[in-house]
Amino acid sequence: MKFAVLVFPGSNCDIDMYHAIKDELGEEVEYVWHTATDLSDFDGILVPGGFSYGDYLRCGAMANQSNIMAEVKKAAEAGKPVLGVCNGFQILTEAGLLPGALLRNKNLKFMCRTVQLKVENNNTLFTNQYEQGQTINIPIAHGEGNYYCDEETLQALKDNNQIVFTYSGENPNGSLADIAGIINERGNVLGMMPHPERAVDALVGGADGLAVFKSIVKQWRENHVNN
Ligand SMILES: NC(=O)CC[C@H](N)C(=O)O
Repeated sequence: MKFAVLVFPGSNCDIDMYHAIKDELGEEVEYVWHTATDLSDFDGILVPGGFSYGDYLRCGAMANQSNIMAEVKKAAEAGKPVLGVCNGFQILTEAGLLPGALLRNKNLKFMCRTVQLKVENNNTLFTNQYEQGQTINIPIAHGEGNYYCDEETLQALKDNNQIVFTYSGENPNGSLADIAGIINERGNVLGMMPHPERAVDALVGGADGLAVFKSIVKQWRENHVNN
């Protein structure tokens, strides 16, 4: 399976994402600069965290104007897996690929620590390697992680099982319904504020994030038995 890791000016989790795929899973992966205009060669798209364009205007707002985003939309429409983490999640909401928005954390502070998440839906291509209801430890590092959407959207997210991860115990940023990660209705675009790519090796504090990447590859292999 071949992954693209998008890189914007100010991305800072692209290397961790690349490491997770290349060194932990042994799959193919390439960095793709934001000016690129073709993602057709890739099977999965990873939109990493960071401070694209210095978070000016709103986190992710300017990255969404990049050339590459038209290609990300095409990939999503083609049913390819698209994962946005942290700034990547913010970019995917700006692009309209996921509903809602990420507001400033309720305490108005940048928060950087490991939190507990609950796997609310393990029946997705991003979470099939977790148990339903499993509690996992994943780092957060954000200033605008406070998920918000209108009531109608929240109801739709609940009705369609689109809430994939919630904060368990403590809600660090004020997110509506403790939401930490959501998926689109079709099930191929996931956005999450916590960083699974920073939790792929017990040597650096835990490997609970690895299953996100393993899930994507497992599902893809099942759908492409000859690859
Ligand atoms: N680690 C990140 O991706 C941070 C995202 C964004 N810059 C924020 O502070 O909310």
